[in-house]
Amino acid sequence: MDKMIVVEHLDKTFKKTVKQPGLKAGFKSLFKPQIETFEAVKDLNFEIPKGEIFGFIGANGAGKSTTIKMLTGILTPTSGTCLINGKNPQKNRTAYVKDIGVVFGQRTQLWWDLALQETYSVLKEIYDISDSEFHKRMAFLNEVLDLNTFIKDPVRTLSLGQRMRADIAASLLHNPKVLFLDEPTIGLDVAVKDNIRKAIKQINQEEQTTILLTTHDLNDIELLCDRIFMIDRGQEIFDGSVSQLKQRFGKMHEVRFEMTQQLEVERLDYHQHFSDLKVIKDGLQVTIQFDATKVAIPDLVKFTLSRANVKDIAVKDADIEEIIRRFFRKEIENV
Ligand SMILES: Nc1ncnc2c1ncn2[C@@H]1O[C@H](COP(=O)(O)OP(=O)(O)OP(=O)(O)O)[C@@H](O)[C@H]1O
Repeated sequence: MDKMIVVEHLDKTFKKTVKQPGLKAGFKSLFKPQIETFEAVKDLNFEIPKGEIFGFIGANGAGKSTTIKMLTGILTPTSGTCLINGKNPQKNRTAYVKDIGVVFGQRTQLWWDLALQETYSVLKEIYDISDSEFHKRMAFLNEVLDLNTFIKDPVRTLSLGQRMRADIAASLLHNPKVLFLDEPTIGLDVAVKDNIRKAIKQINQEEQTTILLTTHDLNDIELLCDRIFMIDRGQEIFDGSVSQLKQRFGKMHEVRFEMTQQLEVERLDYHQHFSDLKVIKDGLQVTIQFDATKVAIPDLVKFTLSRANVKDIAVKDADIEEIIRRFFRKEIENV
């Protein structure tokens, strides 16, 4: 196995000044500040083989950005090491940046007032790409990301979806071995998300680019990631395949029925007809939590409608934030 990223015992501690309430205490802390340490990343260990799409998942504040900043050389770890393509991001900075591409979904690395084409010409010089390599590369990126229709437009006039395609192309211009994608589909509509995902998949397959992807979108994870690594409060809580994760969060699906009469609620016996589900009855409401790989939603709905007068039905999809929360509350066992 060709290891592209190796992370060992990675830690990051931030120092924070604690502000004391009150004028006197505030004045005192000006001269004698009270410093607290905060562990944003705690003893992370993982290896990513060449060509893998690695889903790096966690709730807000879990420590994803801090980890990515250490992997891309922006932050220095408090302790532990990371090696990307055998290089230390903090030590071999100049050589290292040629190996990586970075896209932050919330920010752009493009120049706002330049036409997109000119941005690429500037990047060509920065990365010292030869003319022939540049033309070959642009042809490939044009084909995969469909840039032609807007490549002459200033970046500020691009739609969010066009801007994201343009940013991904910019990060790949120098043909990096590793691509860091931080929320690449955030804020995009369904059709555009789909195009971006197809492009990411194609680039990964054709060029064997190793991709570290952070996202809160469950579809990104399902459609793109070979493997999921989940963290919470800076620590690993899950490392496994998408299907392993699905087995876990499958139980997270929830259907809620509201009946018209209490008697109907009491009469409903789901356990006689279905196995592996949790039924919570509360007044006129019946909430069923189940594993969608074992129980079909239409069967549950049919069963209920044939036995009771249903006033309302709500189906709740599992979302990643909820899975992570349940993981942490130990409602789901670790794999
Ligand atoms: N420079 C800093 N100084 C102090 N604390 C910081 C600093 N950077 C991050 N933190 C804290 O570290 C924790 C992890 O933050 P981080 O940005 O890595 O989370 P995240 O998983 O990327 O979250 P999100 O999904 O919201 O982007 C948070 O509690 C944050 O407040």
